Amino acid sequence: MTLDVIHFYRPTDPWGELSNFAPYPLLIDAVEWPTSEHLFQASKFADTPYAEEIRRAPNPMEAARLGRDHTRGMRRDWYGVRDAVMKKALLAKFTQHGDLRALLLSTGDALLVEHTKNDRYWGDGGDGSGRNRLGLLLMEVREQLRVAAS
Ligand SMILES: Nc1nc(O)c(N)c(N[C@@H]2O[C@H](COP(=O)(O)O)[C@@H](O)[C@H]2O)n1
Repeated sequence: MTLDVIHFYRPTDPWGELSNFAPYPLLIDAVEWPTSEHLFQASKFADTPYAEEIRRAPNPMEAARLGRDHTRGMRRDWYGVRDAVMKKALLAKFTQHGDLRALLLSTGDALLVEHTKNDRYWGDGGDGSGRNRLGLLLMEVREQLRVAAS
């Protein structure tokens, strides 16, 4: 038996909807976030004016640039909570958009991989040596959606 593998990275490429940079807004506690990337990056600076600045960033790339400025007083427990924050953002994204939920479920049991040499934690590092945490969390969300639909 072969395992299907789905690579994704750029929002405009096939399966790009799986990227946090894909343009799907989220509503959290009556506040709108333009993309899951905006929400994820702002969560590093939760409840600060800088988080709001990130929420208002004109695009996800700019949100990521702002969020990666570690001179801005990122929350101290960030590396302990970032996976949980990412999972929450993904759950919001894939439950608030029915078309995305269907897309994720349509991947079946395929291995989902954020394929990029730019990221060895969330992605596969380009050569499979990365941890692919984003792909693994997407598969967890897929399983939760599957159970909820059954
Ligand atoms: N488009 C893009 N460019 C990069 O350089 C990246 N590392 C990623 N990966 C995404 O970046 C987010 C996490 O960023 P942090 O490095 O933790 O601030 C996350 O959405 C990854 O999927 N994407």
